[in-house]
Amino acid sequence: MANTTYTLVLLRHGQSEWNEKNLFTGWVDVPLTDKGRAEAARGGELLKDEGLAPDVLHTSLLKRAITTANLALEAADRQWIPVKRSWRLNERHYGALQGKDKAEVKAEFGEEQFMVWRRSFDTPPPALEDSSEFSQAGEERYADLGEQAPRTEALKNVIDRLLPYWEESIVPDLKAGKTVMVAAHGNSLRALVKHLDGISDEQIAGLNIPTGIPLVYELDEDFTPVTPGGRYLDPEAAAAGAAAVAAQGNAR
Ligand SMILES: O=C(O)[C@@H](CO)OP(=O)(O)O
Repeated sequence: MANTTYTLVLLRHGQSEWNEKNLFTGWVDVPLTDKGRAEAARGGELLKDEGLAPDVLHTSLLKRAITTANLALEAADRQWIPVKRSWRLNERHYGALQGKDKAEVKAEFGEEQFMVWRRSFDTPPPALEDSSEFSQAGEERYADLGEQAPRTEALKNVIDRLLPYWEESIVPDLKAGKTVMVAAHGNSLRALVKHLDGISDEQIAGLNIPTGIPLVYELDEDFTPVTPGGRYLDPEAAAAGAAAVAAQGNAR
């Protein structure tokens, strides 16, 4: 593409055990299902078929993103590339909703409150108690964060903690001419896409990211997407996957 200066590949992890069970997950470190592992490998095949070879990988600290990246890079024969990991790419901390069934929360609190908690820009769910079995407070991997570690987040908070990492770690790799792969999560990638595409606080509510399908952004020298919204390597599967995410919480 004529104006392309930088190439960025975004990959949401494949289906996790709690995606399958329809539970709010956030910072709980759940593994992939077999389906999720297959999605991840296929994501790598799609990259390979497209001739896209990541030079550097950025992931969250959560195993569903880490494993997805490993499987995708294995399929793309790029396992050797350097890796950087940061809590700033973690999923949104889902507060007191972590571990709860989405359909049950919707039934108990109603559709409107459910959607505010899931997709409003700046209203977080209630904070998660440190004593909860689903709390990450005190975990070794977040030791550097100390008391700054979140107990709940809205999308706005995710953007605030993600953008410094984007500017300080990812942008320099892009400027160095590297094809950058970011393996992360539904809401941390929504935060990044909102920033890249300049999506409004209202419009972002309707945007969902499917599991396991590479989303490629060609960016110009100002980091503006050459194609707004980027390009999924399997657009049909991506549309179906995004619709399935939007429908989570509906009776099955
Ligand atoms: O539970 C979560 O952590 C996220 C992603 O799976 O869910 P949602 O799409 O409802 O924000």
